[in-house]
Amino acid sequence: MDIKEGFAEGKALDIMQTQTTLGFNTKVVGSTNDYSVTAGSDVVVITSGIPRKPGMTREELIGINAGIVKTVAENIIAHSPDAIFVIVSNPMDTMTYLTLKSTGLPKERIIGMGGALDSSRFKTYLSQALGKPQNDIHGMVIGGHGDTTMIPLTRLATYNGLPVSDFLDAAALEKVAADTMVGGATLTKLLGTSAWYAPGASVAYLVDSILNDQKRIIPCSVYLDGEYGESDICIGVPCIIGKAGVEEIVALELNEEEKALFAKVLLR
Ligand SMILES: NC(=O)c1ccc[n+]([C@@H]2O[C@H](COP(=O)([O-])OP(=O)(O)OC[C@H]3O[C@@H](n4cnc5c(N)ncnc54)[C@H](O)[C@@H]3O)[C@@H](O)[C@H]2O)c1
Repeated sequence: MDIKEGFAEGKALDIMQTQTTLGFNTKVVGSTNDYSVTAGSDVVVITSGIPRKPGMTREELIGINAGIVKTVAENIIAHSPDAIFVIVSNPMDTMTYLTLKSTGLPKERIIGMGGALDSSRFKTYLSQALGKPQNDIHGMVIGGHGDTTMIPLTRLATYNGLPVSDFLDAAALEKVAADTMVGGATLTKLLGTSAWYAPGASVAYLVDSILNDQKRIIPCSVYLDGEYGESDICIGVPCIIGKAGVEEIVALELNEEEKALFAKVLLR
C-alpha cells in the first residue's frame, strides 16, 4: 500500500517474480490508496512516511510522519479491526505510542520494530570485534530507537554461552556499543537514505514470530504499564512475541548502571 500511484503494485509484481527462484507460492498484491484491498489482515506493518537524510535525527521526522502514520493507522483499523500492528516509521517509539492512542487497540497488538534491528546491528559489531561468526553471538538492545537513547546490553551479550567480556576489554565493548547506537546514521551517511535490507529482515523475523506463533524473545517498543517501573510510554524492552502479539514483557534484572541509563532515556 502506498500513496504514490502504481508504486505498491510495482513492488508487488517485482516480489511475485522472485517466486520460482526463491521457491514460494504466495499471491502478492499492491494498491494505491485503496485500503479495502487490505481488509481482514492479520498483521499490518506500517512503514509509510519519510526516511531521514544524512545528518538528520529520527526525531526530526516527527512533524511529517505523525500525520501520515495516524491517517494510515486509522484507515487500516477500519478495514482490519483484528490486526496486530507493527510500526516501523520513525521516530518509531513515538509513532508506536501514537498508533496505540489513535486506534485505541489493546497494547498487546501494537509492536514497534526497532530493537530487533538494533540488536542485529549490535551482533554484527560484536562479531567484527570478536572475529567470530554472528550466529554464535547473542545480545540485545533495549531503550529507545534513537542515536542517544539505545542501550546495548554488553553485560548480557554472549559468544556461544560465554560472556563477551571474557574476550573483549571494556574499551572494545564501549566501541561496539557506540557503533551500535549510531548504526542507522552510519548507513544513512553511506547510502544517502535509510537502510532497507536489515530493517526488512528484522520486520520479517518479527512477523514470522507472530504468524507462526514462534514465541521468540525480541526487544520491541511496547506500551509499559508498570513494567520496568514505567507507565504510559512506548519503549524497547524484551518481549515474547507470538500469535497474540506481545504475549509477555520479560523482566530483566538490570544492574544499577543499566537502570540509570533506562531512566535517563525516558527523560529525553
Ligand atoms: N524502525 C526501524 O528500525 C526503521 C528502519 C528503517 C526505516 N525506518 C523508517 O521507516 C520509514 C520508511 O522508510 P523507507 O526507507 O521505506 O522510506 P521510503 O521513502 O522508501 O518509503 C516510504 C513510503 O511511504 C509512502 N507514503 C508517504 N505518505 C504516505 C501515506 N500517507 N500513505 C501511504 N504511503 C505513504 C511514500 O510514498 C514512500 O513510498 C521511515 O520513517 C524510516 O525512517 C525505520
